[in-house]
Amino acid sequence: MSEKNPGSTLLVHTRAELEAARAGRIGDVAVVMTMGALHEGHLTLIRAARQAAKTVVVTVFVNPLQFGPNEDFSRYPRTLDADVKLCEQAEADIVFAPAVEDVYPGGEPMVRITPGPMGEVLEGAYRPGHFSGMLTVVNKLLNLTAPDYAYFGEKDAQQLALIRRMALDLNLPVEIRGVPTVREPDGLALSSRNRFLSPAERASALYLSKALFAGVSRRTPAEIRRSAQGVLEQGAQAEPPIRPDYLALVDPETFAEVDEAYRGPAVLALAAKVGATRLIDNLPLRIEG
Ligand SMILES: Nc1ncnc2c1ncn2[C@@H]1O[C@H](COP(=O)(O)OP(=O)(O)OP(=O)(O)O)[C@@H](O)[C@H]1O
Ligand SMILES: CC(C)(CO)[C@@H](O)C(=O)[O-]
Ligand code: BAL
Repeated sequence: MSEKNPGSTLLVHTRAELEAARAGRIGDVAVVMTMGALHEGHLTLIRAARQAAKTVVVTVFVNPLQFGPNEDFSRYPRTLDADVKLCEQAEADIVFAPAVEDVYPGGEPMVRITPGPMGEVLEGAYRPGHFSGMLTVVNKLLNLTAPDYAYFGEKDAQQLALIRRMALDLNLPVEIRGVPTVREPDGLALSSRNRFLSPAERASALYLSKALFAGVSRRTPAEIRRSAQGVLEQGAQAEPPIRPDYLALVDPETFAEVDEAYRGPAVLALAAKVGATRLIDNLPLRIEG
C-alpha cells in the first residue's frame, strides 16, 4: 500500500505501487536518483526537475552493488522519514524507496553494465566494481521509472559522464541532465557523508574545495595541477590530515588526463579521506591557455 503524506507526495516501495502512482498522470516525467540522507544538493536537483516536468519521481535506494566489501554500505545514513518530508517541501510527486529484493528480484545480478575504460580510472581505480554497480542500478531505476529526463549532480562528475555515455552507447530513451554542485558558504561540497565529520575533520575537509578553487584560478594544465596539488599538500599537514587518493585534470567526456597543449572544457577532480570518511569533489573549468 502506498502511503499518502499530508501534502501531495506519495511514498511507494514496490514496482506495482509505483505503477499505480503513475497511472492516469499525463505529461513528461523527471527522475532524481539518490541514496537518501537528502540535503540541499539533492533538493536543488529536485527543484530543477520540478521546473522541467509534470511528474517528478525521487528514488531513494542505497545500492549494495556499488559498495566494495570494505566500504561504508552498512553505516551509510538512512533517514527515509526526513527524506520524504524534504521531498514534500521540494514538491516531488512520488518518492520510490524500494527494498533490495524489488531492485534485484533475481538476487545478485549475473548480467551487469560494464563501464569500459572511463570506469577504470580515478574513482574506478580506487573503488573496483563501483561504477559497474552504479550503472547497473541506474539502468534498472531508469527502466522502473521510465523518465523523459534524469538529473544528476556535477559533484559526482565521473558518474555523470559515465551515465551520459551509457545513455548514448545503449540508446536509452532518456535525456541526462547535469546540475552544478551546491556548496556550503565556505566552499565544502554538500554530501550525505559530511555528517560523519567531527568539527576538526570538517575543518580539514575544506582543503578539498580550496584545492579545486586554487586550481581553477590558473591558466595552463601544469599550473592548474601544481596549484591544486600545493593546497592538497597543506591539507596533508593539517590536524587531522587529509589523505588524498588522487588529483586529476581530465577531459569531461572521457575522464582521460589532458595534456599540456589541451585547450577547452575540463574537470579538476579529486578524492581524499578525512578520518574514516572518504569525500570526492569536482569542478568544471575551461582551459584557455
Ligand atoms: N552538493 C551537491 N550538489 C549537487 N548535486 C549533488 C550534491 N551532492 C550530491 N548530489 C547529487 O545527488 C545525487 C544523489 O547523490 P547521493 O545520494 O550519493 O548523495 P551524496 O551527497 O553524493 O552522497 P555521498 O557523496 O555521501 O554518497 C547524485 O546525482 C549526486 O551527484
Ligand atoms: C546515482 C546513484 C543514486 C545510484 O545508486 C548514486 O550513485 C548516487 O547517489 O550518486
Ligand atoms: N555519490 C556517489 C555514490 C557513492 O558514493 O557510492
